[in-house]
Amino acid sequence: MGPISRAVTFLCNLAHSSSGPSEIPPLPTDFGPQNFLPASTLSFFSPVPSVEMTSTTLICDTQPWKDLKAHVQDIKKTHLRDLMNDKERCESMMVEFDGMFLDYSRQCATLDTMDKLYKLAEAASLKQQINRMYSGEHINSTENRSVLHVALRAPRDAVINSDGKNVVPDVWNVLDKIEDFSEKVRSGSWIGATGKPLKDVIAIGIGGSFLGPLFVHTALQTDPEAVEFAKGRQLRFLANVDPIDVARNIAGLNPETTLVVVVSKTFTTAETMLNARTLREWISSTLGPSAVAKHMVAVSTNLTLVEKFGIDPNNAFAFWDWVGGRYSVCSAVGVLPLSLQYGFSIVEKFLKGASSIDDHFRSAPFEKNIPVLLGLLSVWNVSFLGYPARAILPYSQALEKFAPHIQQVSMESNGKGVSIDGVPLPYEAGEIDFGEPGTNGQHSFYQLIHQGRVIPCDFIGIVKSQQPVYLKGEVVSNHDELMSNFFAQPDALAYGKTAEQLLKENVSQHLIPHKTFSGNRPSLSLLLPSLNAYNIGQLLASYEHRVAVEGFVWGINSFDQWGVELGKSLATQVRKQLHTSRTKSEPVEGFNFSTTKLLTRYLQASSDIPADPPTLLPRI
Ligand SMILES: O=P(O)(O)OC[C@H]1O[C@H](O)[C@H](O)[C@@H](O)[C@@H]1O
Repeated sequence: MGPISRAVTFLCNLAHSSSGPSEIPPLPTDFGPQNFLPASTLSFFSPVPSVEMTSTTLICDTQPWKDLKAHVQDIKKTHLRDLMNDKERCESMMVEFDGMFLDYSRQCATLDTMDKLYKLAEAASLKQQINRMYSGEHINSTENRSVLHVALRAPRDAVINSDGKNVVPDVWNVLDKIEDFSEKVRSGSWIGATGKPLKDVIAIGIGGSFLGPLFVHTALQTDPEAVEFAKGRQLRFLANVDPIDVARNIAGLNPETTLVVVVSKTFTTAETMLNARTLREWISSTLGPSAVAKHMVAVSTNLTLVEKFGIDPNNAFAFWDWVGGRYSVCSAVGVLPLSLQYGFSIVEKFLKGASSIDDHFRSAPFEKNIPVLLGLLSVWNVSFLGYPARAILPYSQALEKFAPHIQQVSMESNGKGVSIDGVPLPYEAGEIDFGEPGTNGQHSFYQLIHQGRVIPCDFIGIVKSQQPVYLKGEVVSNHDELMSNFFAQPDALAYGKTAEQLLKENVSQHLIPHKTFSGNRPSLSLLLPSLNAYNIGQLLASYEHRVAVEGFVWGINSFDQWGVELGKSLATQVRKQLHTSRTKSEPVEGFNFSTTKLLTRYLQASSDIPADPPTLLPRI
């Protein structure tokens, strides 16, 4: 589609927009320092190169995009085997910040590629877009909201404005309230309805109200400092509406010693609310309805609905509509359950780690900026080299929930088909994220990565294990054994193995095609000094900002998620049908042939379930 037809589409979209011209997205502008202090950051707002694009231009129409397209042919002529011999190139593809070390020399890219990517960033007004985010502009234009998760971990004295109001004091009011409440629970001064201390916590929530906190919890669970603070306590997560998940969560727990935290930005999510009603029943059927006051608290932006549910707003922890669900782990969404488990001081370190990357992202030049480099390289791999997926491979079992979290951060953010102005994209945006800790993944899906499809890989390694094991007589420590693989795999992918090498090894002729590795498969290596709360915060923020960089370059809105709505509304129709069919034996109606058949079969095969059964909770 050419620029004229795109402009026409854009105008048509505006004409069909229900609320009229007020929805016209603002034109990109430059933003001054007035909205964000302290002064140490002012250099970031220095004048930036002129904006090349208008609001309706797509990035693929710019010269830097076209140059990169043409450049693909140059790169196709290279092989990582040769590129890796260029020491100077490799050295300039290594970046360090605050203990984090990024080596992207195994990307199918030259220094020329990087220059072209920086020009692309300029054409996409990347710096201005980052400024707009930190300045509290409503860059989430389809929901008319600021995007300020950086404010959640800003120091107490920072000033970050949203709609003319500094939001940092509000952030810290909630953090102080969490510190106070979690200390009361942990010290036993806040007790349950029968006078017992609350040592177990079930956090109910799904999506962004679950995945981030689960990732951080899983990572902290084996950190010696955090373990010390968590002694005698349990934190569990109830996400799925599947009653099996309820059973797993309450198994072995006593409502008398359990605190339930209901986490939902909207407080309307069907799964979370049904799970919340289920655990309310679990508590009140044993301890009486008044026990809810001591055993249930909430985290939400919707305090009215919290109160309506029966949770005292004094026992609710707020956050704000400028925090996207998948970016909310640094709000009370993550901070409350994690502080209950590990104490606020540990969680504060996590926030500080994230904040350090926030400063770096905001102020470092692009060539030294870890999230920017990660984001630009992803755009290069997806939009130019045509690799639609990315494998996230932490060589750390403690990071086993990192890939699932990043799946939501990345795929819900950038899984879009239109530009921020509603113009259909003539290029692919977003990527398929998946991953498993190494070495487990090596024994599962790496075959495809080595000899099948090309999948750019993120190798994440930790210098010092928090739980070292040394066995006398072994060649290396257990962590060195793990890390041997972390260092070996990227080279195996980059270099491969040629037929000539195999011939020298006397491999039989007929096996040569099967044992040949083409190599030239891109990866990057990220090395963290350790995996304490601070490092976990750094890792999280690096990936959050990387995803934003990709979205800014692709020209999409990375902060809405309309794609999740359709399935939800269809489920409402099915829910209604299941109710009427079960209670009034009415036939299935209003669905297509396939769904009618499936629903009818489901209802018939479970017709022994009474129409109005008594309350039943899992017994496990
Ligand atoms: O926190 P809640 O309002 O309950 O929302 C939970 C989740 O709901 C939806 O699935 C959204 O797509 C997610 O972004 C969100 O995290």
